[in-house]
Amino acid sequence: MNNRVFVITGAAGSGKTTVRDYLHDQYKMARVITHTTRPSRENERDGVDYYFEDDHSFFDNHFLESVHYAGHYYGSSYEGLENAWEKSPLATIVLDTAGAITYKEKLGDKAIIIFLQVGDTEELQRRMQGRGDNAAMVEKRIQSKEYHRDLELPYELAGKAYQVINHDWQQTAQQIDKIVEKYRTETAG
Ligand SMILES: Nc1ncnc2c1ncn2[C@@H]1O[C@H](COP(=O)(O)OP(=O)(O)OP(=O)(O)O)[C@@H](O)[C@H]1O
Ligand SMILES: Nc1nc2c(ncn2[C@@H]2O[C@H](COP(=O)(O)O)[C@@H](O)[C@H]2O)c(=O)[nH]1
Repeated sequence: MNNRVFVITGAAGSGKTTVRDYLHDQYKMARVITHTTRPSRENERDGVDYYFEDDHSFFDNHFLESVHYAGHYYGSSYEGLENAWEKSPLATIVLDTAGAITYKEKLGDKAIIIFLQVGDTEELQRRMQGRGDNAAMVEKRIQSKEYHRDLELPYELAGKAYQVINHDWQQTAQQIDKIVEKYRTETAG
């Protein structure tokens, strides 16, 4: 089976989770659930949005890659990816850019990288606040070096990622549809 994983990456608030959920709803792509030590947000559920861990349990997992992002650990396991591929040959995962680089290095053509950009950092903050993040959390996030790093496509992914500007959602969805269509045809064939 020609398994692929769509890796959605970009800065906090750029729309990664929105695109991941679109791929799930529109194309029935299985979502790879990742692990984190960050506290859950109001509407998040354990085992659905993340596997929420503490600083000990986090390290019991068998990670394909893991990072420290804005004061918390995040990691994606080999088992999580295999579980997703058992459900559908096209899967999707949300990662920071460091994770996306590792995925590309380890999985090669099986990892399709989509880098989202918004450009206007004030708009990014508005979107985070609009999502319900409290002001202190948004402030901590935008002070982190990881947030600033993820505003631009890293050189390691130059020429290896699709870049999508996520201003108008309808246009974003159309661009995503075009990208997915290439791989759906291939998987069906
Ligand atoms: N094109 C768009 N126009 C306006 N709002 C958008 C657009 N795309 C996503 N949003 C909204 O922006 C907010 C942030 O999006 P989302 O949670 O998908 O970002 P994210 O990249 O996953 O963030 P984080 O990395 O912080 O979890 C959400 O409320 C989402 O509904
Ligand atoms: N490298 C990894 N990055 C991950 C993983 N799970 C999530 N993320 C990314 O972390 C930041 C912060 O996420 P948030 O939910 O706290 O806003 C964001 O860029 C996610 O894409 C992972 O397993 N590995």
